[in-house]
Amino acid sequence: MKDVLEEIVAHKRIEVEEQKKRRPINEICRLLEKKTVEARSLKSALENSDSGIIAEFKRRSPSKGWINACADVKPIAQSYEVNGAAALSVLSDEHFFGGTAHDVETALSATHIPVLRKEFIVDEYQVYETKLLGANAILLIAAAISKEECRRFTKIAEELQLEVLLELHDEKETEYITSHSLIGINNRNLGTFATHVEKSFQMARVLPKEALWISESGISSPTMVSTLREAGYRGFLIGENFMKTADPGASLGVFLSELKEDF
Ligand SMILES: O=C(O)c1ccccc1NCC(=O)[C@H](O)[C@H](O)COP(=O)(O)O
Repeated sequence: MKDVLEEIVAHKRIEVEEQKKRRPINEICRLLEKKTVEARSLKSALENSDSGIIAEFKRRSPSKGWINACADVKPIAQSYEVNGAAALSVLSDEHFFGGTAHDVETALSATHIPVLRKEFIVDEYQVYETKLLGANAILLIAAAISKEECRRFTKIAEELQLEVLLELHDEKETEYITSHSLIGINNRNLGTFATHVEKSFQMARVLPKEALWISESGISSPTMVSTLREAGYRGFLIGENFMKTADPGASLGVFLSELKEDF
């Protein structure tokens, strides 16, 4: 595990233990029995979308600091949808990314497209919690958990009908792939923070053909999306490129019109 991820995971474990005291797992499970979650499939949305863009809502990041400190999730999520996002990714980590679990709920109630809860999942408690928030998909980061945890969290997510996006950083982590049909390649080196889209091309050689591949981080031009698409990617997770602008949704709209010209 790399430095910053190690720090995030250590902090997350403490947060989760505190959260368990505030709202024990029994209470989450009891509330889940009464909860109905509208089905929105991330995989289907990406398969049926021309853009394949998962537009991310993030206020800050460890690599860039504050990107859009006062960003309001409701108008941005709505504008992302109107401007052609296939799905949304919403950071719920507060300490490092300035997000909240409530941001996920707000994005869901403001839109009709699938919402990925972007969180550092280190405990099965968070899988149940994600379902209770109403999110459609969770992220499991191979570098943050053991293979046993990955299998266990995936199984729970499948039972809860939550889709799993398994995030990999290198060839060795392909050992984490079991039933996963959504595989993300994170182009960000978590040691240096540098992003290299070449990582996605390199990993394309070892990814299962039957899965849907998503390239994540550092995507900043329609040309990059076109080239990734040619390499077999069907999903493109983009945050900072839109969030750093005054109007993230409009920026997505311009990006997609340039992407169409690229075809
Ligand atoms: O964004 C970071 O600095 C970061 C640092 C450490 C762990 C994860 C991090 N980001 C999470 C993400 O996966 C990105 O927010 C996502 O892929 C979008 O990336 P970008 O388009 O480069 O904002």
